[in-house]
Amino acid sequence: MSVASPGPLSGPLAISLGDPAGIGPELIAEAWSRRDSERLPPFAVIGGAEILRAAARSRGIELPVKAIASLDAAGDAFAAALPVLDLQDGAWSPGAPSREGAELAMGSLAEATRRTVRGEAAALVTGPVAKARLAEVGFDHPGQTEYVATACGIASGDAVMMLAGPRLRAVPLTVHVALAQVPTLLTRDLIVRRARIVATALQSDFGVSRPRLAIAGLNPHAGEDGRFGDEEQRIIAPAVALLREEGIDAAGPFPPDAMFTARAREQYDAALCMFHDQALIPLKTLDFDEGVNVTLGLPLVRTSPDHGTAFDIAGKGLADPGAMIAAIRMAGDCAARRG
Ligand SMILES: NC(=O)c1ccc[n+]([C@@H]2O[C@H](COP(=O)([O-])OP(=O)(O)OC[C@H]3O[C@@H](n4cnc5c(N)ncnc54)[C@H](O)[C@@H]3O)[C@@H](O)[C@H]2O)c1
Ligand SMILES: N[C@H](C(=O)O)[C@H](O)COP(=O)(O)O
Repeated sequence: MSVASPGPLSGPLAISLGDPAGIGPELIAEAWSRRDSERLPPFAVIGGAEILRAAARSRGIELPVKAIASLDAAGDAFAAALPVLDLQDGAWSPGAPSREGAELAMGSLAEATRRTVRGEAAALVTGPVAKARLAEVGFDHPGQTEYVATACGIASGDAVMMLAGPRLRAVPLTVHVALAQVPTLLTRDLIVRRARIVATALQSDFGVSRPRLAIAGLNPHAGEDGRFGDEEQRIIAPAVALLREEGIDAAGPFPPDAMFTARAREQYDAALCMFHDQALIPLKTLDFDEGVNVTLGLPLVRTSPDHGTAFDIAGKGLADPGAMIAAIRMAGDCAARRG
């Protein structure tokens, strides 16, 4: 596998705060405090200056914050202070999600996305939000992936979620839907359309010159010749054949239980999985503390840590900052590769 190196970045990254009652703010503060040792690109947070200061204190970090009026000012401020584009803070309490906090998270996401779409930021990093809490305040999307796609003018079906860590890249081809719906949603066209997006993004954003895609089966033993389900024969194998005709290096359908071993992972650059947990269980088992959720197929680069709001540990100094740091680093690297 040949991998191209990233070049210089065009501007700061914009980071949305995430739910203020979750671990997002403290991990953003932690990432800023490690900016030199982790060699992170400059970033600015959209809103929540007081929340960030308090979240930092909960981890024993004294966080200098620089209020900025535009993202242009972030680069100069970043070495000495965390640049924060001022929005109101509102009331918040770690571990206790509230309506007000969800509104702040939604406002921060909207503003960070808007500014990145306008080209004021080199890439977008989204802090973790709780989808159910956001829905209560009018957020009408299954997740941030679909929200950002819509803001970019892209059909949400053409925004592809990939979870990426040092040991595995995994793509759930169906995402936030009930398991019972999965067989009704899987079609040859869906697999082909999303696989094309993955192959293109692995080249443009990850520098993989000839991406190798491993396509999972849906059923035990990939259907065992139709004995345990026929989606492999009717849908998945024809999709793989079509992709290969187009010159995409796709293989499968593979028995899902054996395709994530260390030996199997050497054979591909991304695993395309039929449903959310088929992709995210191996990814989070192997790479939870370095896993990044990256949206492929957008005109902008968007990443997020693989974990959620973790309300159970917010404000206790227990949250591992690795995935947030990896999300910031990956956003910078992908944006720099696009140039
Ligand atoms: N990036 C995102 O926006 C994102 C990702 C996943 C889940 N979510 C949302 O987060 C909410 C909670 O989801 P969940 O409970 O399924 O997942 P979660 O990742 O928030 O928590 C799962 C478990 O992992 C632990 N954990 C999470 N991050 C950790 C870290 N950095 N260090 C140490 N331990 C950590 C938590 O304490 C918890 O025990 C849901 O509402 C979901 O929608 C958001
Ligand atoms: N399934 C994702 C994960 O566990 O990482 C997560 O829920 C985030 O989804 P959005 O980025 O679409 O909000």
